[in-house]
Amino acid sequence: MSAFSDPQWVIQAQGISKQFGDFTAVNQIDLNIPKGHIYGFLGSNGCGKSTTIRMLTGLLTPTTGDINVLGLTIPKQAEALRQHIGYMTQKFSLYDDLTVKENLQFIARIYGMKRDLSRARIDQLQSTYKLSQYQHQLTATLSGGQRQRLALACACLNQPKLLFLDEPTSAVDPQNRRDFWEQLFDLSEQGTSILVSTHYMDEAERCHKIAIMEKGTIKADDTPKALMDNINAHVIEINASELRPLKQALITHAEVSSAAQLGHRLRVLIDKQIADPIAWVLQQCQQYQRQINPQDIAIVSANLEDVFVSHTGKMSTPPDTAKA
Ligand SMILES: Nc1ncnc2c1ncn2[C@@H]1O[C@H](COP(=O)(O)OP(=O)(O)OP(=O)(O)O)[C@@H](O)[C@H]1O
Repeated sequence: MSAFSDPQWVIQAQGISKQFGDFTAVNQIDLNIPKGHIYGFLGSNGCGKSTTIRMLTGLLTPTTGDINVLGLTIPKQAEALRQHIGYMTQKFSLYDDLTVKENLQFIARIYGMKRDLSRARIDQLQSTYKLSQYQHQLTATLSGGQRQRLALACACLNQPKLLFLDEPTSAVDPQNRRDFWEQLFDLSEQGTSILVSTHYMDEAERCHKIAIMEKGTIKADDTPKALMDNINAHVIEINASELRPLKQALITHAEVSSAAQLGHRLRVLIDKQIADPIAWVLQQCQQYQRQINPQDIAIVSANLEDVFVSHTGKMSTPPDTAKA
């Protein structure tokens, strides 16, 4: 059996790129996504997440590279793949002038489902996604959370083996995001593999595995825990007043890859080559005639934001929205 038809992987891709004119949106990506996982693409706006997902679903033809999804060669066998996948985009792609039930009936017709089967499935989905009471309501009048649940129900109608979710929580509040993730874990437990793109750190941390993307490339991929445990930087926090000038001073050093203010603390990523990062920071502070007490500096555990910054040199999304 060739590696490309190994059933342990739901997605395998080698060297996929996408060129739009002179612009390279995706650049030589390799992917091996195991069956049964919730796998995340974490990256900032425009890094190529949607383009990659669209190539994997067969909606977009790659400029270079080979793709195998659920044992099918993509885009050649994209039509056959469509029966086995669900795809939900950040815009939810719903018909506003149809009711909740009519949206689901429309998708069922596209899949060519028999009337009895589709009736039972739609009832089941409306119940699972708490839509029964809104079934006769026009989709245009639904709240963001209700629209999201309907979009997920539509994506799950054909009981897909693999779900593609492209920034599915961008338009909803924190409670709806939390509920949505509960639904994803339910689906995962029932055997559905899921590929989800996000720029929220807390969502990425829920995934079994993630790929950190930047400018069309994958900078790192592993479990969130392994990425945090193996971060290639010391993470230190400094508790002090007047942190702005200190930040400006520290960030000029090549050894400092990031300095971010969090209230009264400054969180700094320092090159792993520095043997004693606390002594190093104190020494720098002395040079700037800043008195910092050693007890106000601590080495702390890395979080996923630190990992992301260490690989990309930037925040994926402003911290206030990341905590939503
Ligand atoms: N059809 C297209 N023609 C030209 N450029 C495109 C096209 N589709 C995408 N791009 C560009 O490719 C880059 C990657 O876009 P993509 O939508 O994949 O990013 P993303 O990571 O999904 O971002 P977002 O989080 O904003 O959706 C962007 O710079 C985008 O402008």
